[in-house]
This record gives sequence, C-alpha cells and structure tokens, in this order.
Amino acid sequence: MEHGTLICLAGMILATVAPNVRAHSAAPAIAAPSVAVLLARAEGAKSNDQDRYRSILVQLHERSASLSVAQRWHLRLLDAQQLSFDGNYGKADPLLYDIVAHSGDQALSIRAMARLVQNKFNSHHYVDAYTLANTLMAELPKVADPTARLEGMDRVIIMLNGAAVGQYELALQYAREMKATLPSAAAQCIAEMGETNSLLYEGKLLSTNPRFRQAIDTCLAAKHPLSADALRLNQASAMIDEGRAKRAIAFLHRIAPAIRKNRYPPYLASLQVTLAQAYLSLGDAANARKFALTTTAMSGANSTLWILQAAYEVLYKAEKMSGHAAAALAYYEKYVALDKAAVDHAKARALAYQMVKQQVQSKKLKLDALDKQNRILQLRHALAVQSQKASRLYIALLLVVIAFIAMAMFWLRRSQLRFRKMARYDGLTGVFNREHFFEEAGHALRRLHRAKAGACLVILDLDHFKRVNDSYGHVAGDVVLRQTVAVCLRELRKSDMFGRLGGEEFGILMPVASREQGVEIASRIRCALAAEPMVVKAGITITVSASFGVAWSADSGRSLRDLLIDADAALYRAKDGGRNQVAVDTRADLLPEDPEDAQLTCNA
Ligand SMILES: Nc1nc2c(ncn2[C@@H]2O[C@H](COP(=O)(O)OP(=O)(O)OP(=O)(O)O)[C@@H](O)[C@H]2O)c(=O)[nH]1
Repeated sequence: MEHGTLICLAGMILATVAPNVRAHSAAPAIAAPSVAVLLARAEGAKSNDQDRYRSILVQLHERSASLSVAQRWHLRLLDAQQLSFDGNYGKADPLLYDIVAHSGDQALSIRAMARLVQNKFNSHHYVDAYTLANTLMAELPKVADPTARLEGMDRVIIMLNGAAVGQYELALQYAREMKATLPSAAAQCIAEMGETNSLLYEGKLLSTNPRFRQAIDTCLAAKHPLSADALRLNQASAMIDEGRAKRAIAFLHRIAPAIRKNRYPPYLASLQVTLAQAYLSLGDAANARKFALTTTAMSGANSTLWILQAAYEVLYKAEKMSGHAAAALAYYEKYVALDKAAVDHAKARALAYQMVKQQVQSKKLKLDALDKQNRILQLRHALAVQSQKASRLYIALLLVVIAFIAMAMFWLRRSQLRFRKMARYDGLTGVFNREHFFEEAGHALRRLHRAKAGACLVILDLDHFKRVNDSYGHVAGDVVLRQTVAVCLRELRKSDMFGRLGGEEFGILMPVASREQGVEIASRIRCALAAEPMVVKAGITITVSASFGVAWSADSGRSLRDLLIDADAALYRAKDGGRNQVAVDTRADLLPEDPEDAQLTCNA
C-alpha cells in the first residue's frame, strides 16, 4: 500500500478519538440531566454514536441560556468537531480559531488546535496545518489535561507519521510517551495504533507481527471500532505488499462484516479497493475489476483521493490483463489524472512541511540571536553593576585604609607622647626627672640671665630614708617619696621648677628669688614635711625630715653647674650639721643659722 494512503486513513481516525471525560454525578431518574452531564455524554458519544451525539448537541443548544461561560466554550468545541466531521471546515475553523484565541482554557485550546491541524490537512492547507502542528508540539508539554493531551498527541503522532514529514522515530517516541502517561483505554488504543503505524512505515513491521492483533484488541476493548478497522485495513495492505495476497483476501473477507457494521464510508471504500488490489496481484482480473468498480461506484464528491486513484489503477491493469486495450486506456487516463493530483498534493505537502520547517528554524535562529543579544546586554549590565560595586568596594577599602592610617598615627602620637613623658617625668612621683629638670632649669637660667634676673636653687634630701625602707619596706618608702613630693608642691609657686634628682633627693629652682626667699621656702617645706603624718602601712604612721642646701645665682654664678655645686655643698653641710635643717652656700657672707635655731624656728 502506498504510504500516503495510510496517512489519510489515520487522519480520518482522529475524528473518532474518544476523550477521557468523566460524567458528573448522575442526576435523579426523573430530573433532566444537568448541562455538565450532557456535555460529558456528548464527549462519549462522539466516537461511536453520531446520531446520539447530534441529538445531545441539540439539547445543549436548547439550554444554552443556562450554560456557564466555560460550558459555552466547551459546546463551541463540540459544535466545531461536529462541523469538522461533516467536512464543513469553512464553519468549523473560525469557531476553532476563536477557542484557541479567546477561551482562556488551555485544555480546550489544545483540543481546538489539534482539530484545526486535521481540518487544515484535510482541506489541503498544508502550510497552515504544519504551522499549527508545530505550535501544538510546543504547547503540549505544558498541558496536563488528559483529554487535551490525548487529542494533541494523537494529532502530532499522525503528523509525524505523514509521508511529507517521515519522522517515524519521533512519532514512535510520542506514541510510547502517550502509552506510558495516559492510562485511559482510548489513549492506549491511539498509542498502540501510532506505535504500530510508525513501525510499519519504517519497514520494521510485517503483517504477521502480533503487534497488529494487540493494537486491534486494545482498540476494540476501548470501544474504538473505527481505529480497529483502520489497523485491520493497514494489516491487509501490508500482506499484499509482502506478496501474501491470498491471505489478505481471506483476512479482508473476515473483517468485512465488522467494517460494514461500522458504516464509515472511507473504510467501506478502502475495504473494496484493498480487495481489488489483492485480486489483481493474484492475477484475478475479474474479481479485481469487480471490487474496483464497486469502489468507484461508492465514491462521491468527498471521496478520498488515494482510494479512487488505487481503484482506477486496478481497473486499467485488470483491463490490460484481459486484453481490453481501449478500456484500459480510458481507465489509465483517469488514473494518471488522479495520480497527478495525488502527486501534486504530495508535493504540496512536502513543500509546505519544508517551508514551515524553514520558518520555524529561522524563527528559532532569530530568537537565539535575540536571546544572545539579550544575554550580552545582561552581562554588560551585570558588569557595570559589578564595576560599580567594585569601585564602591575600593572606596570603602580606601576609607578603611585611611581610617587605619589615622588610627595608627593617633596611636603612634599617643605612644610618642607617652615615651616623651616617660623620658621627661619621674615614673614614681610624676615630677620632672633629673635630665628634664636640668634641661628646663638650664633654659630658665639662661632666660633669667637675659632678663638680668637671678634665681635660687634648693636641693633637698630626705634624712635616713634608708631606715624607712629597711623598717617598712620599699613600698612604704615609695609612699614617703610620693607624699614628700605632694608636700613640696603644696608649698611651691607655679613658677617654681621641681624635679626628682635621684633616690630621695629633689631639686627646686625658684626664678627671681633672693637667697632669703630661697631659705624661707626651704624652711617652710622642711617644717611642713616634719609635720606631715605619713601612713606607710596599715596602722603605721610616721613623719620624716629632710635636709636642704640653698644656692643663689648672685653668689654662685648663673650657670646651673655652679649653682648645683654650691647647693650640694650646702646640703652636705646641713646633713653634716645634724640633718633636718636648711644650709646656704658657703660663698655667702651669711652663714647658716645655728642648726638648733633652725629646728626651733620650725617649732615656733
Ligand atoms: N623606696 C624607695 N627607696 C629608694 C628609691 N630610690 C632610692 N631609695 C633608697 O634610698 C636610700 C638612700 O639611702 P642613703 O643614701 O644611705 O641615705 P639616707 O638613708 O637618707 O641617709 P642620709 O641621706 O644620710 O640621711 C637607699 O636605701 C635607696 O635604696 C626609691 O625610688 N624608692
């Protein structure tokens, strides 16, 4: 059998697909069935009872006022399917396009699209058919509704199995996916049929293969007798192609009652022409002619092209076989005309398929290019965002570094100040250390010299301080040292300079002070110290005394060194004189007071 003929058969079978629609709860016996029940019944009757189907549609239209919006769209699809079944594509197609564009119901749209593909194919609008089929293939994976999937996949399988397309492997894949994912009996029938046809067209199936039996039984069980008929007719054609014409004739006679019972005109004609072909291949010109003439007699305006073409081919060959040259020529002319039309259609189909394929590919390429452009733009944007982020990061990093440097500088400055302080001040008492005292005293003396002013230098040294340490410990000694400093500072003026010269020895520089003033201050400190109770340990309070040596710049000279020598010598004399007293430098005419007097002065 010619390949194209099988496609036409398959196309017709689609009209018989029974959707898997569940009826809503049954209405009470006396009440009229609900609209939902009627819609479900129509779906059920569509595949096997055309008269009932039409009468249900009439009932639904009578109750159109009570239909919901969704039910109206559903009814529109049923109407379109009825019109399509009648070949009234002019009325059916606008309804179907309307459903696709405006129903807003994905499942209904897919079903409408599947029907449109078939209508466009049947009305030879192949470009439209393949374009719609491509859209259908793209939309199908998004649909979950089993009826929509069933009708959509069925259409895709038939389209892929078509001679112009020849994508048998892909058709097989769809059929197997359908078999695996849609458990309804109807789906199993369609899937089995798609699978069987794909294998047959690919040359991988002999007529003897049990798969035929299995597919036919599945369709009979699913109450799809027309699908079973289509499979049977395909099997018979395969027998003829394999040179088993006798077997084909026996088989066709066996299935003839069932095909007649189903009264589907294209299959009735197909039965006749296949018988004619079988007899012809056996060389039985009489029977071949008889069945071919029955075929042509059955054909009307809507007859399938390939059936008529095959019938005229048989007729011309049978007449030729019988030696009726004139009759053979007449049939041959008809056959050639039909063959040309068939070839034209096949060409048109192939061309349309290629055109759509090109269009789809170029659209895909354009989309790819746009997608790439889009990605480039996105990348650019991302890059800009990144570089913006990076520069923000750099700025933040810079600020952190600046803050870090500022902090480091601050800490450096602080430690510099601390070190400078440590270098200038005595750690225990907080007053100038020896070096700084000498430095500052030197500067002050030079300033005073320039101002032609004098100064007094006093050195004081605690008496028997070693004993404090020895008796109460070093910590107690430190307490005494700190308190001695406090007493001295209390007695001194702001302009006086005070420093620890080492151990328990302290120096005082009194700018612009006379010898008498120096002696007076020293005596005041001596008395204050002697009168100061010092708590060196818990519960132990002691008093200490100190000896003082005083030097005056007018006598000793203006250099610090000279003043120190004289003050030190005076201190030595104070110690030597019995301690706890003030002594002045030896160069002065003024001799030190009597040590006894000095101490008495204090007590007075
Ligand atoms: N607690 C304490 N003791 C110190 C410090 N510096 C020096 N001394 C002690 O001061 C004492 C000084 O002793 P000496 O030089 O014999 O003088 P002194 O005992 O005061 O006797 P005279 O000066 O002769 O009255 C020593 O025992 C030193 O260890 C200090 O910072 N803290």
